[in-house]
Amino acid sequence: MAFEIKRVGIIGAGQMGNGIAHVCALAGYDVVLNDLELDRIKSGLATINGNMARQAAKGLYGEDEKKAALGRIHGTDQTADLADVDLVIEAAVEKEEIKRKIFSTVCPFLKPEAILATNTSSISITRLAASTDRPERFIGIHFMNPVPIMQLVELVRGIATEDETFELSKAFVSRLGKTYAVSEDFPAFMVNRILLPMINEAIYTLYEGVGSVDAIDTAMRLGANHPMGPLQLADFIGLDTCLSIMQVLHEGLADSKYRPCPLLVKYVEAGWLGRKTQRGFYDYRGEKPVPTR
Ligand SMILES: CC(=O)CC(=O)SCCNC(=O)CCNC(=O)[C@H](O)C(C)(C)COP(=O)(O)OP(=O)(O)OC[C@H]1O[C@@H](n2cnc3c(N)ncnc32)[C@H](O)[C@@H]1OP(=O)(O)O
Ligand SMILES: NC(=O)C1=CN([C@@H]2O[C@H](COP(=O)(O)OP(=O)(O)OC[C@H]3O[C@@H](n4cnc5c(N)ncnc54)[C@H](OP(=O)(O)O)[C@@H]3O)[C@@H](O)[C@H]2O)C=CC1
Repeated sequence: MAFEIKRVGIIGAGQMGNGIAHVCALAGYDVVLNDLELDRIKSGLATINGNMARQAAKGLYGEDEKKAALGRIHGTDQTADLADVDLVIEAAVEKEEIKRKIFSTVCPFLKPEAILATNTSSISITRLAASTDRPERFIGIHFMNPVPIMQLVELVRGIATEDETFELSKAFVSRLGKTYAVSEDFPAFMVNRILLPMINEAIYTLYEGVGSVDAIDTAMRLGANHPMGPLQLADFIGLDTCLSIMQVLHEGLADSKYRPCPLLVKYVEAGWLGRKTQRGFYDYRGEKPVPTR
């Protein structure tokens, strides 16, 4: 019988992992949501619950559908619970050594035919695939943030990704109601190759004193009709993730135009990672966000 994806495992219950779990469960997949800490899983499940409640209140679906979807998500801190999934999507932090470590831990538990995907924002799919026991069943499935809202998913094949993996991934993305765009395996793929240098330039604009946080974001929201200003978006993505993507672009393309702005490095060194740590270019600890510069 042809291989079919029915159960999906997700590694990392952060903002991307919980968003991916959300859309998979609504599309009828059984979901195993894995993270290192049970507290992380609890908070991921609480976010899904809140986001689904908002969507249900808007009439996108009924209470029964919401309840059924939530019931399809099983949170666990045990890697062994991924043993019977057909597709694993890794959505842990954007650090190559951490992703490699996760793959070496998880692969021995997986069925030989299971597909292994990464939600990496920037790292070479071919290189990550080569660190696993299944480069032909490895692929980049790159969701956009916030996952329940954003329409696009980038699909990225590594050099060894076989056609069946690619076709099953396309069908999976379509069943989620999303649209895929196929990217070659180059640093940061398409969306982030274009978006992150723009965000980095906004940070340079701040660093050089051309404008304040508020002025830069207002300029791009009202002057270019972006839904969020670039500094607001950087905080939303996570400044650690933004810096990692710029580093991959800088090293991978060896062009100084991708040099991460020193101010971005400083914020990350301070542990000011944006919304997820309550402080970045804005301070989120009060009633409304206040610029930090
Ligand atoms: C880094 C990478 O590797 C790749 C990336 O993802 S790059 C980032 C790509 N994402 C973007 O560029 C997002 C840009 N921002 C936006 O599109 C919009 O600001 C936004 C959709 C996030 C919010 O829209 P908004 O109009 O400002 O706010 P709001 O009215 O509160 O929200 C719109 C909808 O999004 C939902 N929403 C907002 N944030 C959400 C979240 N984190 N999770 C789930 N749903 C969310 C709201 O519930 C609302 O839903 P309805 O339309 O059903 O009412
Ligand atoms: N943020 C964005 O806009 C987008 C991000 N991505 C990509 O998605 C991935 C996740 O990003 P995002 O969700 O924002 O990051 P978050 O920091 O929100 O979440 C990452 C999660 O992974 C967990 N984690 C870390 N190490 C492990 C491990 N060994 N095993 C299991 N879980 C682990 C973290 O736990 P802890 O905090 O305890 O370390 C955390 O819960 C990254 O590769 C990123 O580049 C892709 C598209 C958009």
